[in-house]
Amino acid sequence: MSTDDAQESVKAGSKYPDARQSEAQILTGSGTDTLLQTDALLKSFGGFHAVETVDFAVEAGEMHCLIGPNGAGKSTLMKLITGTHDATSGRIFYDGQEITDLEPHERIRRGISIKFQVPSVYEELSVRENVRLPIQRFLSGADREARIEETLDIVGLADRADDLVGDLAHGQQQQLEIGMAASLDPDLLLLDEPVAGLSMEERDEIADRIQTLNTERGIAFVVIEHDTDFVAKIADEVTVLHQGQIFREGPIEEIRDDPEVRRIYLGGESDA
Ligand SMILES: Nc1ncnc2c1ncn2[C@@H]1O[C@H](COP(=O)(O)OP(=O)(O)OP(=O)(O)O)[C@@H](O)[C@H]1O
Repeated sequence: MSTDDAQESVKAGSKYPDARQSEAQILTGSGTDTLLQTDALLKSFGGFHAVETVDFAVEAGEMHCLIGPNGAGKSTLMKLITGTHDATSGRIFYDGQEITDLEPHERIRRGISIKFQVPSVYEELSVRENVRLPIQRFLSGADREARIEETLDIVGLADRADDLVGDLAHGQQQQLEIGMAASLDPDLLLLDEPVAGLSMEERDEIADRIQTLNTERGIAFVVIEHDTDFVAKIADEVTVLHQGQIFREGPIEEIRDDPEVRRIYLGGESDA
């Protein structure tokens, strides 16, 4: 977007800040607590709108869950936020700056981290070697080795550091991936179905891990999840996507009892 376009959008009364306003807010400390904001975000594949004019906001330190039926556009929205997908149109603001055109690695350096649904660890490498990879790539400074050991502690895998990742249980692998994403010191961590295929006990452990990272480090989370019990455990705020658009937003207690949500998301009869 050109400076002229940005000025036009401010003149037109856009509710989202342009980069200069937000920078001023940051410098004076008078900004809002909005960490992430998308403005009319749209992603088309061919003529099909997977994400359509979505205004999605996450506050600093918030635990935000993204739910919706299969194909609702949840993963696509996440990939737009991380820069894995380019937006067809619309804008994305993060920490007061527009990031719509930034490359994924630049967004990571700004503080956006992700754990994808598909495993992104190397099974033939050790736990410690896996932890080292993102830290070496994205962090500089003498404390990198200390950060590796700290991450191993955080994920409760210090005693398995030299074991191959392929020998870990599925739940431990998920913990490891969350820890690796958190090791980059993000302000926002995106998790795509972190408890899929896990036992109840493993789900509880992941919920505890996420909550600890949230309360002790102030990391905001956006978590895609189908299990509404898990969502109820961790979420401050829930957004329901349906056919690429925001269908409902609110606390899980309201969302869960909403008959329209049950109809589209749960097939009408399911016991949420
Ligand atoms: N690269 C792509 N090319 C074409 N269509 C795509 C692509 N990625 C996603 N889609 C389509 O966009 C829609 C949204 O997909 P997306 O994966 O974002 O949904 P989702 O809500 O994450 O679903 P699920 O819960 O099943 O993972 C789907 O209809 C999907 O087929």
